[in-house]
Amino acid sequence: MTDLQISGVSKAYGSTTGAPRVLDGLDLSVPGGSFAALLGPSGCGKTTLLRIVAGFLRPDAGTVTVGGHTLAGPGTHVPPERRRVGIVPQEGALFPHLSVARNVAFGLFGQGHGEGRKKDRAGRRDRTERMLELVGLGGYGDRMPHELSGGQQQRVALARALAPGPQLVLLDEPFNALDSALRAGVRADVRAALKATGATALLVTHDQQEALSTADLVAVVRDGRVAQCATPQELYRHPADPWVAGFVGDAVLLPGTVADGAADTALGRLPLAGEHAPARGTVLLRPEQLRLVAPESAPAHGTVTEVSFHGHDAMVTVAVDGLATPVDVRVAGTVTVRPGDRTGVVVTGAATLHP
Ligand SMILES: Nc1ncnc2c1ncn2[C@@H]1O[C@H](COP(=O)(O)OP(=O)(O)OP(=O)(O)O)[C@@H](O)[C@H]1O
Repeated sequence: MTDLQISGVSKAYGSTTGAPRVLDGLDLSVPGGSFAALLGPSGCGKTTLLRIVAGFLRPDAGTVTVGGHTLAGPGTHVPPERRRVGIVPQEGALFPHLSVARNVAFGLFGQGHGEGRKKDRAGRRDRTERMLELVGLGGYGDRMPHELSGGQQQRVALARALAPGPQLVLLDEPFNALDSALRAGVRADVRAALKATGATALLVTHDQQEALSTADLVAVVRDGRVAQCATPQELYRHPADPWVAGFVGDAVLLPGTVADGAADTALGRLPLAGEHAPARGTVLLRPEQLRLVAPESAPAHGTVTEVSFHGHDAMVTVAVDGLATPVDVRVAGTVTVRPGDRTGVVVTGAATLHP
């Protein structure tokens, strides 16, 4: 298992001094065999970092090491073809004039120097078929790419990236072109295939649901640095700051005053995760921590201003008495309240406090 270490990586495009830094001393550590996601808004530098790790770009400063070997750093630049890094690009990555099997075998040409040509060919055929089976496409080798669905094409692209046995696989928004019904299934297949090989993986995405549901570790990138790197659960429950909280999910933010390990807020006195000295701060809750109850049985009351129905659940916006900003409450899809209704609001679980 091969870990990936990125330390102090900076990059500015253009030769003029003072060009803005797209990456600004970025650090990231991905343990061997784990699946990490780089999550951030458009233009925050995710693809730039991926291209530096792949070797297509040189960083201005910092180092990239894989399995303890420096691939990029002061005076060192291992060329892309010698990095043992597989790449799964965005849609349209397959050679349209080659069969599925020849697409997958493409990465294997030039391997196995010194062996007989026939043995090479047999070995390549076996390896290609094994990779296609791994991604659930055994027997599809003779098809042409245009005879496959979008999801199948992306799985072939993964098989091609995995065929040479890379130590690290980089996935650049590989699910973008797939419709949402197909995405979840393809994501799960790709994750399972990667786990079966033991390769370390780094996925670039701007889709928070994709990152949270697919990765073991999510690194949120902001202004050229990692704002927080944590497991999906830790990131969602204990975001480092309100920006990260809002980027990885819906957030309810309220002013609060801390005393004796709890915060006094317009929604009542709320227990806090972690220890906090007396202070004023911003209290964070997730909409599913709020519940609508009969007004007489709640510490906080308000008026429903909006109901937005999503099928499996619904989001109810409530203007709470004494609170300047309305709060969102996630309820079951069988929602019965309507705009204008008076309601009580209660909170379950602990809140997170930000200074
Ligand atoms: N070759 C280039 N020359 C100059 N500027 C570039 C170049 N490539 C990217 N940039 C700029 O660098 C910044 C980061 O781009 P990058 O593609 O790394 O972001 P990203 O996070 O991957 O965005 P997206 O999610 O939209 O793909 C952007 O402001 C972009 O305009």
